[in-house]
Amino acid sequence: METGAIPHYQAQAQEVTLFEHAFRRQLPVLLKGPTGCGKTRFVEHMAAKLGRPLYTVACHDDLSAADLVGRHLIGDGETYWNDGPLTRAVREGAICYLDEVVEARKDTTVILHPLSDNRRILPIERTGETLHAPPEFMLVVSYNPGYQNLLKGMKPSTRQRFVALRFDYPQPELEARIVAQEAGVDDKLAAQLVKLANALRVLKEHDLEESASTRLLVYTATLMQDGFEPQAACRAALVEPLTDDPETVEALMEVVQTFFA
Ligand SMILES: Nc1ncnc2c1ncn2[C@@H]1O[C@H](COP(=O)(O)OP(=O)(O)OP(=O)(O)O)[C@@H](O)[C@H]1O
Repeated sequence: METGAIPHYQAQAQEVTLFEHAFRRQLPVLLKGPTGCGKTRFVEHMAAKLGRPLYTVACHDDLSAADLVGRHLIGDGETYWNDGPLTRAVREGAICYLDEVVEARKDTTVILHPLSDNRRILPIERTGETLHAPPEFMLVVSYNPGYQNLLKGMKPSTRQRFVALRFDYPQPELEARIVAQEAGVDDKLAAQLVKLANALRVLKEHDLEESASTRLLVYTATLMQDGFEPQAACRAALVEPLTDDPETVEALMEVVQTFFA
């Protein structure tokens, strides 16, 4: 759970207003977009702005309904019930953010459906309890519609329960502002890094699974701010994280050299 100051977030379009309306109207929200484009930061910003606690769950292929709802545990020779993050969020009227929801096991759908349509209920089978979500509870899920998720996808019956917002890497000017602010570098350097990222993003189709994210640009700028030579910073924070193939690394470094000689 995170509370406190409002984390910095630069809006790309109408997402802040849309999210606020969804919250007030008790509609769940789905965020789609590539890795490191600002989805998590956006949710953290919105939770703080709306004054709600935030429970974030990074979904993985072993994550089950019980991991979200809760389970009986044994302690001091007795069994006791322990709420999972989703149940806690419903009880407290918090925002629950399920990151990469398509990774989770299929049994999670059964609990997400009645919670994300107008019933807004969370049946806890193991205890026989049925929780009615208070108006302040909000379910937010995200996934990366990259090609590795095409097969897994999201069932239409799940998808059609959400207001959906599409994210992408921000427009160059905005992305430069984000990099400058997040890493504390000057505007000129930030703009040059964004140009480089966009040159690398064009190459994405070749053999890269994902392109250079805003997150990696912030990392690269941070290393430069700490005094690393531009090429060393780009290699460590922008190129090596993209691929394990040494030849591709060198090909990408050639692009880097045209921007940072
Ligand atoms: N619009 C933005 N405003 C401020 N910072 C941003 C923005 N977009 C990206 N960032 C920066 O990029 C970093 C990565 O963003 P974030 O963690 O939100 O990505 P994500 O889309 O949730 O990625 P993943 O899907 O991999 O979890 C943030 O920590 C922040 O530094």
